[in-house]
Amino acid sequence: MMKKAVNHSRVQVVVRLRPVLDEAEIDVEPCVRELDGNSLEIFNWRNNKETLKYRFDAFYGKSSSQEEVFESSVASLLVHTLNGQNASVFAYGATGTGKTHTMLGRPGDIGVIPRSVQKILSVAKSESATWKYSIQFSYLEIYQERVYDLLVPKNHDLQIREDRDRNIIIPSLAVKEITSYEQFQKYFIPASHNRYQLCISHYTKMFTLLVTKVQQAEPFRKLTGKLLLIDLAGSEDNKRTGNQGIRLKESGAINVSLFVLGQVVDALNQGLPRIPYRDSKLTRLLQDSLGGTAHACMVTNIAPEERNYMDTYTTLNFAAKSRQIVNKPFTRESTEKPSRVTLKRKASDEHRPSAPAKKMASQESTPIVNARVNVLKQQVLQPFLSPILRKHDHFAESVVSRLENLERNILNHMKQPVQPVVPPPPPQENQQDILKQLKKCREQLKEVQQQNQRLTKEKTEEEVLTSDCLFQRVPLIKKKSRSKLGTRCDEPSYSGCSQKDRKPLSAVNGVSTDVQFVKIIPECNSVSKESNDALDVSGTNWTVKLNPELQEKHNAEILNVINSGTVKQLKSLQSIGEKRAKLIYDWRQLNGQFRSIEELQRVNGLTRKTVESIVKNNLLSKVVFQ
Ligand SMILES: Nc1ncnc2c1ncn2[C@@H]1O[C@H](COP(=O)(O)OP(=O)(O)OP(=O)(O)O)[C@@H](O)[C@H]1O
Repeated sequence: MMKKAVNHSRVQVVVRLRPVLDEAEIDVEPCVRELDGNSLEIFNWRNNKETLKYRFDAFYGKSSSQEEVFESSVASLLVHTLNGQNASVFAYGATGTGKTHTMLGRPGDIGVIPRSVQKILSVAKSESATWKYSIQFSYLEIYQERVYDLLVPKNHDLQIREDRDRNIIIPSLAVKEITSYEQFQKYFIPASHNRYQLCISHYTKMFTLLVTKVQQAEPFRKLTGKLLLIDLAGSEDNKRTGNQGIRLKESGAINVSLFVLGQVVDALNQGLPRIPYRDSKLTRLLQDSLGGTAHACMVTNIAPEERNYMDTYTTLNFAAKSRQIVNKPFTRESTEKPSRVTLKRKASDEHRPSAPAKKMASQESTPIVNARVNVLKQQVLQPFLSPILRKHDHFAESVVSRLENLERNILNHMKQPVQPVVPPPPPQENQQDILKQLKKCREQLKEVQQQNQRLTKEKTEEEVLTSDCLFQRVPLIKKKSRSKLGTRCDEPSYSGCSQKDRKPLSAVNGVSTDVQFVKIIPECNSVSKESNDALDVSGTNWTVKLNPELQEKHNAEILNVINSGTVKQLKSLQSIGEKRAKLIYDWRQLNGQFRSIEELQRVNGLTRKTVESIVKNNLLSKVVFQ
């Protein structure tokens, strides 16, 4: 999908004055006076000798017709929708000022919504030779910050989302495809009567028309435009109307969304970085229309009666500031070559037999065989992806070509002669020898394992296990790992001693003089007294001891790292993290070298316990050999 930016477009604001409805009031002077086709004035409530003048993109007086409003202010927006851009018209105003009349109208005097549908359907019809149209609509209501589907009343509280292209969408909203005005009426009229609110004036209704058109010849342009037609809920002055209970709650919710709408308009006018679209469902849905990607027109409805003066005054002020909003529309355009799919389908319908099918037909000629050949022809030659393509006429071009390639490859593959399945050759003599040897080896291994098990049983509590590789190279390099229980533990690994060099403990038979794992005997046993200084390998009852010479060498190397290592090198020691490494490094800079490991306690921030754990975890214990 290609997006072509078009010129910035300011929100058009027009005002429509409702006629006086009550005959008794006809002779009473209205609070609004028409000046010309764009301007009006109301008296100034602060000073009744003055008037307040307003100028808009158009002003429709009390005798203006539905047709006039539509043709002068809405029809031009439909052109954008037909050209792959978004457009929106929304009616704003206090309760009873004529918003629904403007948007919906009444039989014989239809409003913006039915007129727009009529217009788009008639353009689609007149262009049908060159463009293939798809026209769909959805219809929803926002009541008390919930979105209801008017086409499928059981769809309650729908979620609003934003797609990859930052379009505001409602994924589960029902959509109806229409090809005629009669069809539109069939769905739309009952939907207009679906209401969720107690008071009919306290809801916002949004009608969306999605127009997709695909050119029927080169370059097969595809344009997708959207038209939003919105009848906003009316604002009410609760003090004036004396609303209570649920009515008060309803009008409160309406006022919240209208209040946020005001904030959105203010934020846009001030060029603020954050526009509070998300603060209400209404502003979220209007995001396209205000400061977004749509050409927009706001029809501001006002009433002439003096008792409506305050509403008229606030509505006109809101309308005046909305005029400053600028949108950035763009054209949604791609290319779709429906003829490629159609041509493909036509070609496939010819069912030309393939070479294998022809061969089969020539070799076998009975009626049964002929029938089989026909089935094969259909199975092999008919592009089996076509039904999918048939279902989705609006695939993007790239998807179509990828599917076609895939289809071609599969067909080629199917046309290749089938290779006979060759059974594996019987095992050769030398292979049988190898199998015998393998069996023998397994038996030997089993014997060794059994012997080991017996030995393990016989060993006393001071059983000795050795490794000829472990701990031969120092210093230790830390390696973080996770224990089975999910807690993090530090596991020593050894530089230069690769995993393959190390042997599993169970496989070790010889006894090393360098290191021993010693099982700890509780309390009275002398080994257990030393346990604090040794590494508890299993975490339960095994500990490790090094030979004194190696231990001394190891201690010296660790002390060397502590005295001359960088912060990074210090961090490579067990139990020394970034913070401790820096503490040690800084202390060394001030006080010189450590004479012994124990001197680490002098570092501010390293407690005796910490130093003990450093000593223990870096195998810095004095070794007591048995
Ligand atoms: N321009 C007009 N010409 C003739 N009648 C009108 C006009 N505008 C509004 N009316 C009539 O005024 C009455 C109130 O209008 P409407 O219901 O459209 O107001 P509204 O702003 O939608 O109110 P609410 O917010 O309560 O839904 C209706 O009876 C409608 O037919």
